[in-house]
Amino acid sequence: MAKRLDIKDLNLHYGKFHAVEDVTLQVQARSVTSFIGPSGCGKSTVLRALNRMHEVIAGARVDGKVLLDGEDIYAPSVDPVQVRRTIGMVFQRANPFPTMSIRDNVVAGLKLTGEKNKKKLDEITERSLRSANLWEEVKDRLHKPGGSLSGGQQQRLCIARATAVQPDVLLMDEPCSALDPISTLAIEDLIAELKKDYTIVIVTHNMQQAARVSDQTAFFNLRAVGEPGQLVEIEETGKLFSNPNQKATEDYISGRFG
Ligand SMILES: Nc1ncnc2c1ncn2[C@@H]1O[C@H](COP(=O)(O)OP(=O)(O)OP(=O)(O)O)[C@@H](O)[C@H]1O
Repeated sequence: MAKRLDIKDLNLHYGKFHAVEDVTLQVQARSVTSFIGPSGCGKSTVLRALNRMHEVIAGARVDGKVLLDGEDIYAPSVDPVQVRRTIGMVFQRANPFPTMSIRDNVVAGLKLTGEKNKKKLDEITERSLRSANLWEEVKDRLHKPGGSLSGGQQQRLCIARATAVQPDVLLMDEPCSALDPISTLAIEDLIAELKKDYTIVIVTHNMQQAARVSDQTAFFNLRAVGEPGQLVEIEETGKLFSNPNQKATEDYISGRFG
C-alpha cells in the first residue's frame, strides 16, 4: 500500500505529435500531488502514463521511466493489467456500470481477479464504501443499480471501486469537475482521508482545490501552441501559491493567463 513514484525524463507522443517533453518529478508515498496548468499542456497525458493507460491509444508512445518504489512499470516483464490494478484511476465523469448493483460495482475489479467468496466480497464492499464515505448513504440499498445514485455519490462509488483492489497509488483526473460544490467538498474531504493509505495524484483546473488538497503542486505549461507541454515547476503547495520560483507560474496562478 502507498508507494512512491519517480518519473524520469518522460516524453509522450500521439503519433508524430510530441505532447509532453522531459518531465521529471517525484511523488512521495502517502501524499497528494496536484497537476495544474492551462488546457492542453499535457496534465492528463502525464497522468495516464503513470498507469500505462497512455499506450492503449493507437499510435501513442512513451519514452522515459516511471518507477513505483524503484520498480520500472514499463519494464518488459511487467504486465500492464497488473500495473493498472496497483495504480488505480478515477475519471472526470463518474463511470459506474449503471445497471449493475452498487455492491457489484464496488467489487467489479476484484471479481475480474477471480475472487468469488461471498463473505469476503461483502466485507470488501463494506470496507471500500466506508473508506469512500458512502456506506451510511447506501448500506440499505446495496442491490439497487449504481446509476440510481447522485453524481457525487457515483463518484464516491467509483473511488470505492478503485480502492477495493487495494492499489498503491490513486490517479484522479479532474474528479470533481462534474460535481456541485457540496459533493466537491465531500470528495476533497475523502482525498484527505485516503492520503493516510494511498499515494494520490490529481489533475485539477481548480487552483483553490489544489491549494486545499495537495502537499505538492506541479505547474505544467506550453511554450506555444503546437509545442510540447512542459513541467515548469513542482513545489510544496503553500510555496507554489505564495512564492513561486517561475514568472510563468506566478502569471498563471494570479490569473494573468490560462
Ligand atoms: N488521444 C489523443 N490523440 C491525439 N492527441 C491527443 C490525445 N489526447 C490528448 N491529445 C493532445 O495532447 C495534448 C495534451 O492533452 P491533455 O489532455 O493531456 O492536456 P490537459 O493539460 O490535460 O488539458 P485539459 O486541461 O484541457 O484537460 C493536447 O494538445 C491534446 O490535444
